[in-house]
Order: sequence, then C-alpha cells, then structure tokens
Amino acid sequence: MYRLPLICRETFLEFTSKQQLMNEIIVKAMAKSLKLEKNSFLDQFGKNPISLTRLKFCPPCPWLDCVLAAKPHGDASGTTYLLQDKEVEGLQVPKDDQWYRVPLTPDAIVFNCGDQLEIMTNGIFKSPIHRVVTNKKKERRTVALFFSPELTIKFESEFEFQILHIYHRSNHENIYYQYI
Ligand SMILES: O=C(O)CCC(=O)C(=O)O
Ligand SMILES: [Fe+2]
Repeated sequence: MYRLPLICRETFLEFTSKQQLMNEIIVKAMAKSLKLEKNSFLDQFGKNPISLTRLKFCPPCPWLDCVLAAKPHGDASGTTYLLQDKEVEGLQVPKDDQWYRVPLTPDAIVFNCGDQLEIMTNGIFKSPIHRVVTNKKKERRTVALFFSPELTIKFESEFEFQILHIYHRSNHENIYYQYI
C-alpha cells in the first residue's frame, strides 16, 4: 500500500475496496445461480484474497498484423474486472475460429471469470480466452483488477454430483505455476 504513488493512492484504494464488495456480490450470485450455498465459492478465496491491479498503457502501433497488446490467454485469477479505455477498443474473444471485438460501454466494467473459478465450478463457468489488439493511431489505457484465492488455500470443485471431475483438488499456487 505504501508504495502506491500519493497522487492516486486514495482513488486506487477506494476503487479496490468497492470492487471487492462487488466481487463478493457477484461470486455469491454465481453460487446461488448453481443452487449452492451462497458462500461456497467466496469461502474458497480465503480470508485474505489476493487483489492485483494491472494498469495497462499501450502506445499507438503501426504493425497491427504482427503485434498484439496481449496474446490469447485465459486469466489466471478467480475473477477479473476490467475498466476499458473510454474510446479505444482492443479486447477480443474467439468464436468459431474468428475473433470478435468486445464493444466499449462507457464506464461499464467488464467481468471475466478466471481459471480459479472455472476450477471451483468444475468448468460450468468458463474462463474465456481473450486477446488485445493494438491500435494504429491511438494509445489505449485499461485498468484490470484481479481477485484470486490466497496462494496456499486448498480449493476444489463444489459439485459432488458431477460425473466428470475435470479438475483435481488443488491450490492456486500449484495451478498458477503450472500454467503460466
Ligand atoms: O487490456 C485489456 O483490455 C485486457 C487486459 C487483459 O486481458 C489482462 O490484463 O489480463
Ligand atoms: Fe486477460
């Protein structure tokens, strides 16, 4: 906390703590939507979930065909909240071998399910692959906030009835270092 520049410290901390509340509401709603006890996923984040913010600045780039702002990936987090640039698009998702743009919605926050939540839900909620393309003329700024379970907490899928156990009991640290 003390390493945050003074000029943005207050705003940043307020944004993170409000977003943490929103995260709790969303993760509880996800559990309820699957007819599970509302805290089933939230509890698996542990008492001190990790929150990590990535402030991303991407300068204009003339080589659109060969330079990406982020290569195709799924987020290693539990959940991701993305504040997009107000004017410059870039985020894309694949479907049927094609990439589709995620449109800008002013001041909206894009929610993304991360790998950890995919594991907790045994793949019912998917951590979607996405990428970010560059823009020829304009710079682009985004703020991505990631919430993840404590590194050492053991978590597992909540579903006893599942036939297919895609994921084994694991913890964030194992999975994180296995896949990055
Ligand atoms: O900048 C963006 O629009 C998305 C960034 C992203 O996918 C990430 O930081 O994981
Ligand atoms: Fe991402």
